Amino acid sequence: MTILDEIVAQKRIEVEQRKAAISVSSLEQMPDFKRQALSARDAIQDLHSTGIIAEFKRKSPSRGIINDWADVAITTQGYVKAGAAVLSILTDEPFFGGTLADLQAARLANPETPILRKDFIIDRYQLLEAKAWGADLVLLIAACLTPEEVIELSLQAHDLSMQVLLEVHDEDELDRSLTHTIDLVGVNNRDLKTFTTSIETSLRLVERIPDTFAKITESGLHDADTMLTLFRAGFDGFLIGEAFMKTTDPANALASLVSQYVINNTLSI
Ligand SMILES: O=P(O)(O)OC[C@@H](O)[C@@H](O)c1c[nH]c2ccccc12
Repeated sequence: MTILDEIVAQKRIEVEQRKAAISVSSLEQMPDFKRQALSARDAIQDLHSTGIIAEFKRKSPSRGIINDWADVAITTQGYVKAGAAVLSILTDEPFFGGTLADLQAARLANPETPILRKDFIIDRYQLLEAKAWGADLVLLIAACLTPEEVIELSLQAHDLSMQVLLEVHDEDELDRSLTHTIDLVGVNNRDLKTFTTSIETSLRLVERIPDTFAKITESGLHDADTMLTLFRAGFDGFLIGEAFMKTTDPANALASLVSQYVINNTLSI
C-alpha cells in the first residue's frame, strides 16, 4: 500500500463523517459560496507574473514537521506582497496538518489573490466545501481518480466557477487523464512511492502537454536556476512549499527567490 493509497482510504472515511456533520445546504449558505472565483490561470499567465504558487504547508509524510509556528494570514499576505501569483493552502489534517479554517483565513487576508484548495479530492462534496470556504481552484490528482471521475469532478468544479489543476506524475497518468475540462496541468516532481524529487519528470512530460493548458511544475523547487530551466522548457508556473515554509521567514524566502529569478532571467535574455 503506497502513502497515497493510505491517504485516500483515510479521506473516504473523513468525507463521510464531514457529510454527516455539515449538510450541503449549510455549505451553500456560507457567504463565499456564491462568490465569483478568481482565475488562477490568468494570474499565472499574466506577462508580469512570477508564476509562483506559494504553498502554506505545516508538515508532510515525506518531511515530517516543516513549520509548526507560522500564522496563515500573516504568511500568505507576506507571500502575496513578495510576488506570489496564487496561494496553495493544504486542507488535509491527518497527513499535512492543514484545515478548512486555514483556507478561510487565507481568503479573508487575500481577497484579490486566487487560492488553491490543496487536498485529496475524491467526492463532489469536497468541491462544495472548497467553494464555501473560499477557494478559487481545486487540485485533482490523476493517481487517485479514474479518467471519468476527473471529467465529472472538473465539470462540477466549473459549475461552481472554480478552475481545476490536474496533477500527474508520469506519461501514463497524463495520457489517460488529460481532458479539455481541466484548466492547468501540474507535473509533480515528487515520486510518492519513494518521496524523491526529480525535475527530469517535469522536463520529460512538458512536451506532451498541449499549449491550451497552463503548465505547472510542482515540488522540490528551491533555486532560481532550476526555475529558469523549467521556464525555458515551457512551464508557466511553479508550485513551491517547503523551500519557503522551512525558513524562519517564508515570505522573505519567496522575495529572495523572486529577485534571484528576475536577475537570472534578465541576464540570460
Ligand atoms: O514543498 P514542495 O516540495 O515545494 O512541494 C509543494 C507541492 O508541490 C507539494 O506539497 C504537493 C504536490 N502535490 C501534492 C498533493 C498533495 C499534497 C501535497 C502536494
